[in-house]
Amino acid sequence: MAKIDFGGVIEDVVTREEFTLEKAREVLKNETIAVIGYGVQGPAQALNMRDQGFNVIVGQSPEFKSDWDKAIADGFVPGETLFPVADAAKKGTIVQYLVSDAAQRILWPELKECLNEGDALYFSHGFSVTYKEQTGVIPPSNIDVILCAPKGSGTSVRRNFLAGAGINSSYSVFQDYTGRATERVLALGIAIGSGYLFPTTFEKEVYSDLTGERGVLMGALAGIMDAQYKVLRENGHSPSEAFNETVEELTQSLIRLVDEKGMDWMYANCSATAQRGALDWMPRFRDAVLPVFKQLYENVKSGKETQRVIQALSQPDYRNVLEAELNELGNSEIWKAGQAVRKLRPNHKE
Ligand SMILES: NC(=O)C1=CN([C@@H]2O[C@H](COP(=O)(O)OP(=O)(O)OC[C@H]3O[C@@H](n4cnc5c(N)ncnc54)[C@H](O)[C@@H]3O)[C@@H](O)[C@H]2O)C=CC1
Ligand SMILES: CC(=O)[C@](C)(O)C(=O)O
Ligand SMILES: [Mg+2]
Ligand SMILES: [Mg+2]
Repeated sequence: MAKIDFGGVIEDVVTREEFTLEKAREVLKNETIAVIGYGVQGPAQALNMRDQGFNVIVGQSPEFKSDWDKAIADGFVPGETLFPVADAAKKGTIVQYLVSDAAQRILWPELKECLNEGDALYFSHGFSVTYKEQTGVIPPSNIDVILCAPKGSGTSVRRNFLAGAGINSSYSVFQDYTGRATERVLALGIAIGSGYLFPTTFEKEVYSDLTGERGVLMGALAGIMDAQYKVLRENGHSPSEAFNETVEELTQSLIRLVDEKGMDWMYANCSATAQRGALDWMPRFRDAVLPVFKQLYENVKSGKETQRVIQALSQPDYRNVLEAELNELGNSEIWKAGQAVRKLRPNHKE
């Protein structure tokens, strides 16, 4: 493993140079990889693996018609490479469990009967295994249990792959029955198109992932945008002005500079006026939200967050509830204003 210095802390990382695609093909040459669930991660991982010459089949409940049809549109053939969940899981020597986390709990009694000695059960999230008291997902002892979690949306897993780039993933071995669990998970990580792979545990993966998506990546991001937009609007600024100063300038300019060379680089490319103010206000924002992040991590660790997910997602009308909530967000003034702002971009495609 390569030793890499992350800001003064040395960590192990597996790179594509070290664990090559050829090696991955060799490790997985006799495996049938059954991707169970054709939602967001399922298609991305299945297609990347298929494109790279791995033996992939898909397992999907036909009742989820749009996902079943999507698999067919992507070239999977019913009865040949596309099957109902149990049939695919029985055929697979590696079973990638990529239905939603809540569905993993529901399908588990059926799925576990399909696992044969020496199979590998693969997750892209530490959820089901870590919170086993809530999910009941306790794998049998005669299989490998592994994790490879791309650190991005399945949409980016596929797009980055097609663009010739990768997305980084974390990986872990929870149970090594065959003695091949590590090489299997690394080979799968490369097969799904990861740029590099860094080791974690199931528990660390799920704690950090749930914190990240509820925090900076999604929840906090939308929350602080909303707060700033509201204050600008209350002070008489127009929707376009408020949106531009809250979202558009970030996504079109400043976050790209952060992506390119870091926060100091973005600051360095802004005015001296902006730099002074941002440096002064940064600790105030940090200190204001620190208790919220601490509470968030506590809730994740104690199982409150996963309990909430399982409870909410098991309601029969949950899809409608979610759709209504997303519609409300999309139809709020800030994101309506965003739609109009995006239309003005010269390369507008929406
Ligand atoms: N969405 C993403 O980009 C990411 C997802 N993950 C993880 O990957 C795994 C899969 O997540 P997603 O792709 O988001 O899943 P998803 O929420 O899109 O669900 C996948 C598919 O599972 C099937 N399904 C759902 N409920 C079912 C049920 N009761 N019976 C039978 N089939 C059912 C549906 O066809 C659904 O489209 C999860 O563990 C998730 O945490 C990890 C990183 C990112
Ligand atoms: C895209 C990702 O990694 C998330 C945000 O954690 C998720 O979709 O669960
Ligand atoms: Mg994630
Ligand atoms: Mg997540």
